Amino acid sequence: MMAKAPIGIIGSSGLYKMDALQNIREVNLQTPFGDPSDTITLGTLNNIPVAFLPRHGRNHTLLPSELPFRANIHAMKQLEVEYIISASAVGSLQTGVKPLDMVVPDQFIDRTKNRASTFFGDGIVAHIAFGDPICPNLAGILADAIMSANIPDINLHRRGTYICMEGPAFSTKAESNLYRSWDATIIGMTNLPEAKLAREAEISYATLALVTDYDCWHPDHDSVTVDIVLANLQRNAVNAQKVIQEAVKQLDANPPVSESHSALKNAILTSFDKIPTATKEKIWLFIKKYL
Ligand SMILES: CSC[C@H]1O[C@H](OP(=O)(O)O)[C@H](O)[C@@H]1O
Ligand SMILES: Nc1ncnc2[nH]cnc12
Repeated sequence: MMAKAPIGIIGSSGLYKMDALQNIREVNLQTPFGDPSDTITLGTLNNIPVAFLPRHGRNHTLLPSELPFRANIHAMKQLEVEYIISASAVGSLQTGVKPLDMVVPDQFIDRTKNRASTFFGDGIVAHIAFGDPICPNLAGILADAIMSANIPDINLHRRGTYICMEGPAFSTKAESNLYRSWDATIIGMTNLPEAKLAREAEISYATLALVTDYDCWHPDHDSVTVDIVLANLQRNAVNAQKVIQEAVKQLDANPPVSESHSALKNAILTSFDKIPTATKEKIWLFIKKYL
């Protein structure tokens, strides 16, 4: 019998493992969408079962455009994950959002071009609601966890718009200034497809965004480089793990109701007798409760 974990954690650039995990077991899951980014580590944080997956692989071998988002979310669903806490390194697009600040975004703007970001197709059509792409209840827990994690001088931003760009090159100054003119808050390359797929999988999803740089727009700061991102992420990694542990405690004590948990209820257009058998089998995990 496979061990289950209702809480999944997806690790960012620079956060490839959770130091406090105990009772560790690695699971190598296969999915109809290929292999996940890495083996998933099952373990406990303060005796609460969780599943941890480093998004880019533990040795950071996957580009944002190469990330197997569908396999990662399918694997989390196999483990019966109901909540995903996603950690992410991000650049700041606002003067008031500084490196080492933490942001819990509530919106996304899609600037990706090359991502598989649906489980549907091949004979089944579904359109999930995505007006509020982040689960507000899980986001609230994450923001409260930042405040109760006892981190000195932490700056928390309880909302913000995350631009998800394709990469892997960072933005041009013209692009960065365009996103600023849209009033966007932070920029990264990974979270939007993940959030969409989590919603299709009826998993509640929220992001702990760790600000590492000012992208390339700020006249008084160097333009973003990998060195800057990783150095600041390293300075923040212990705090990020404290926040995640705190959020896991709060989540376990009081698991919130989430609209994400019934996202497919009115989303599927195709009648079940018209869905090709191979397609049904491929996404069985997601649709079985509606048959
Ligand atoms: C290492 S800088 C760019 C890289 O970092 C962010 O990754 P993640 O969201 O997994 O922390 C950004 O999205 C890029 O993938
Ligand atoms: N400035 C930036 N642009 C895109 N992704 C990032 N991840 C961290 N900083 C970033």
